[in-house]
Amino acid sequence: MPDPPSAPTRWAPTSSTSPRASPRRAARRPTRVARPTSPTRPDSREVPVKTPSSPGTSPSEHLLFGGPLLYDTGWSSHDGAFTRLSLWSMVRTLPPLVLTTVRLARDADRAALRLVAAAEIGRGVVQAVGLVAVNAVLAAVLADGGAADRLREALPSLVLVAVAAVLGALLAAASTYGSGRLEPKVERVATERYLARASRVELAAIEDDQFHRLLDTAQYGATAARRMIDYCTRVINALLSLVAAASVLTVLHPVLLPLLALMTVPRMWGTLVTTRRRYQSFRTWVQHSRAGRVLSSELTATETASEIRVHQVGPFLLKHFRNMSASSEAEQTRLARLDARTGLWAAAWTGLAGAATYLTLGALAWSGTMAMSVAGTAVLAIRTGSSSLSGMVQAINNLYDESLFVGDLDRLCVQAADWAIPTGGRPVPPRPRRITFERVTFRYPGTDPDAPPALADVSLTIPTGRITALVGENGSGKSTLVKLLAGLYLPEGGRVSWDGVPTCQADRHQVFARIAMVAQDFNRWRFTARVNVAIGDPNAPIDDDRLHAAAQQAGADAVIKDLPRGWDTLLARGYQGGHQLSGGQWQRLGIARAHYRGAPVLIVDEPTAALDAREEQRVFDQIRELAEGGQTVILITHRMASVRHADLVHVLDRGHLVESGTPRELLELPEGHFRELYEIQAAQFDRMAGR
Ligand SMILES: Nc1ncnc2c1ncn2[C@@H]1O[C@H](COP(=O)(O)OP(=O)(O)OP(=O)(O)O)[C@@H](O)[C@H]1O
Repeated sequence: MPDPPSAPTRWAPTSSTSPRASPRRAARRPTRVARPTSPTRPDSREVPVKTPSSPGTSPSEHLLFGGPLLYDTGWSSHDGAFTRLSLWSMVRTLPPLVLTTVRLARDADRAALRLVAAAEIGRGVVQAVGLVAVNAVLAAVLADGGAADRLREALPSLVLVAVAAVLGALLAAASTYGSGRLEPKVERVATERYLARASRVELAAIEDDQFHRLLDTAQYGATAARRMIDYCTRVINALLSLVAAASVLTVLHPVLLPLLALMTVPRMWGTLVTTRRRYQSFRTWVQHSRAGRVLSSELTATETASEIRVHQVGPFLLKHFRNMSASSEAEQTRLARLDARTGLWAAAWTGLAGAATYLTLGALAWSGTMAMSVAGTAVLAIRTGSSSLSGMVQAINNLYDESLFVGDLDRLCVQAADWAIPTGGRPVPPRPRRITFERVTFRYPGTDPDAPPALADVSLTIPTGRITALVGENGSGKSTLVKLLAGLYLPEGGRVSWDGVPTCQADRHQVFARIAMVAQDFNRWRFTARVNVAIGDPNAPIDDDRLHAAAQQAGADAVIKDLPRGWDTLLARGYQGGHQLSGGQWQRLGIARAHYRGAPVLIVDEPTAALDAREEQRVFDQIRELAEGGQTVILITHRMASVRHADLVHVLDRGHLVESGTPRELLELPEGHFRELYEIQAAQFDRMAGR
């Protein structure tokens, strides 16, 4: 199996909060509750250390990666499955594998499937007929009598051999055409199944480690399905060819079938052992080459370029690259030696079996027990049969390997249906008047049930037509609150309601439709500028007037004007005509996307983090205008200066709502959390100004 592209690595969050004093809920505005105790940090000694385990892992790999560089992804769970496949399990797994492939092919293109099946069956029959005809030709040629008579006798069979050869070639061409037509369709059908299911599941499913691993491995299911068609065709072809050879041999002489087995079994064993060894060699080698690739990509990446030069990291990494290559080369040499030895053994066994077979055939022909023509045909049939069997062993191995990924795709489809965001539910008003949180508690799926929740007993209201700011230190729960508000998660306790409709009962697709989001890490689509903005409302036809208005509102019109192809500029590096925007320019485009969506609730997470001071002021003026026009704005920010634009501020601390009020009210709270955060930032400005 080829080394799949590296899947995104997942970060496993560690819980770091300590049990806190029991919180008081915000009852009146402005309110404040006791400050929680400071969180504890995980002890660095708790970090698991990888121990050296893999043969050939160089000291450089131990130093740089803490051991062999093994993937920790869903698909890597199939590593080595191939090596566990015995001869018997191979026979047992064949029928279900063929059935799975046929099912995939039937869903994609029934006509092409019928064509391939008919062509392959036809090839088997033609092969059997060909062998019988060859036997008849040999019998006629080796019979007593004059040369002209024997040739005349052999002529009809010769014609039959020629017709069988032509028919065989035509059928092979038909099968190639059919499977060539089938393969891309199977891949497309499987990819669509994967993408459609994956994009409809709850966010909680994406966060679920088990499901995420399945999602990760099932992505290879589509290409595996495509390859299964090819391998399955090869298996069926080899099987039919073997059946044809075996049937003809049985009819010719009863002793020929055991001879076929004698000749083919060592060869089959040899193929299995050598293929397995090659596969294991690949697996051993791949981690070294992977480690080498990581080093070379680090050395040439744009992000690392400055540090590599200034800190002179190049020679350090190159030295380790050389060390790693040396250990990899030594490993390759060792495997090559083993491969050669196994190959020799396999060839010796096959040779011995072949010699025994041909000696037996010769003895039978010599003693007159078997006609010379039958012996000649048997040689031909045995050669065809044994080479078919070798090909079949390899194809079954590959088929089995691919089927594991197709199996994952099937499992994903079943599990994705369970995790799918339900359709239907109570309608949500097109322009909701208020969103309320009533004693909402939420813990991320898969987190320790004894750890403090991400949100604990939070009650608050977000009024429409106002700017509501969410403030708090890192990890205090601001983003979590917004995800619950948006219906991306459902609360564990309490309820989140849109005009009295709880999100757990609401038609959540309607909730999504009411929201436009400019997240801090909003997606930078590798598409044109036009699509990057219009994707805010992906199901409506792209409207240029709307685009221009959205760009103008977000201050993105100047960005678009400066692009080499305007709206049609591709915003992706590394492609012809592709253009790279700065962080601030992207942010304007992100804001334009949210404007284009035109939803009544706008959620903005640090909307001005990458903007210059002038642009920041402009964006806040815009946001104010939007709120005055009736739009609800929810603002997440760490910049206390930005909070002054808000009508209402909710302050979170380690999942608890600790203060609520207008910015002015909160600043007046002595020893308030908000006031403390504000004063820390104000002091920095004072120091800068020398006050
Ligand atoms: N997907 C997740 N799975 C598990 N825990 C999470 C997840 N996302 C956040 N958390 C945890 O939930 C808590 C609240 O995180 P959240 O992202 O809501 O904080 P925040 O206030 O938005 O932080 P920041 O200011 O850094 O963006 C944190 O303890 C965080 O570690």
